[in-house]
Amino acid sequence: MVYKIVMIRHGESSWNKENRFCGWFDADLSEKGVQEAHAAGKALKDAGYQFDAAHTSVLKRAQITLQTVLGELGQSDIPINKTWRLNERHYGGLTGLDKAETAAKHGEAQVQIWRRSFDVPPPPLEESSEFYKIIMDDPRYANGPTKEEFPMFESLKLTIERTLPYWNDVIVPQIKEGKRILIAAHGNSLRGIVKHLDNMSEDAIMGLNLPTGIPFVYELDENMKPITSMQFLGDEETVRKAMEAVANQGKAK
Ligand SMILES: O=C(O)[C@@H](CO)OP(=O)(O)O
Repeated sequence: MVYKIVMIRHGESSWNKENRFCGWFDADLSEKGVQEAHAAGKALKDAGYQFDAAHTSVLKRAQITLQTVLGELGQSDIPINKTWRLNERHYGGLTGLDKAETAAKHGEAQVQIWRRSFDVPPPPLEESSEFYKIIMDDPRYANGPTKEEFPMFESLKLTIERTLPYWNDVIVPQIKEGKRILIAAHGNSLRGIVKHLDNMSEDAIMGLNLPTGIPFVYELDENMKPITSMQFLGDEETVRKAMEAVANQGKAK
């Protein structure tokens, strides 16, 4: 039995466009991001994809991407589950900062560590930050995470630790039931799932930058081991350039 699952990082957000660390801040899609989501939906439609259920984060850039894709597929009515466990990694005290300015101030190497190292977290979100209350008091978190689980920062390792239980306990059983699943989430929550599926080393995952708004497909065997990994629905050159653009966001201008 071969199972197929499709994942997509949200289209470009307004804060991707402004090159700001976003994390749990609820940025909108930019105009380009909306276009990317439509194009992703069309590409999935042209390739004949249909889904039985979808999973997304509690952040609107992922949800709007998902709704746009499903709209293109004529499948707006399928069950959608929203969970904080698929949120972007929490960028702590970096939330809201300009990535290039941060690189100019702390050095590109430090920014690369904060953005892509496996287990070095960013500094914590301080109570004095203008984003502290916006995130902490957001009613969408009333049902979770618990007070103890609520992060003040997350490394990729910590992100994986809260994303994988959802993958294992909710998504995998649905895949095994034969449901065709679409996940619309974020650069780093999806990097966590990819690292797990492909059993990537901590070094290898550092080099992976997921492009915005380009769906990718995994084919999995009955043990959830990849038969084919990360097949993008886009031409190679476009995907390569989009990945490179994400990597370059951490460079000083
Ligand atoms: O700002 C963020 O939340 C993420 C994704 O947009 O950025 P990065 O690629 O730097 O991890």
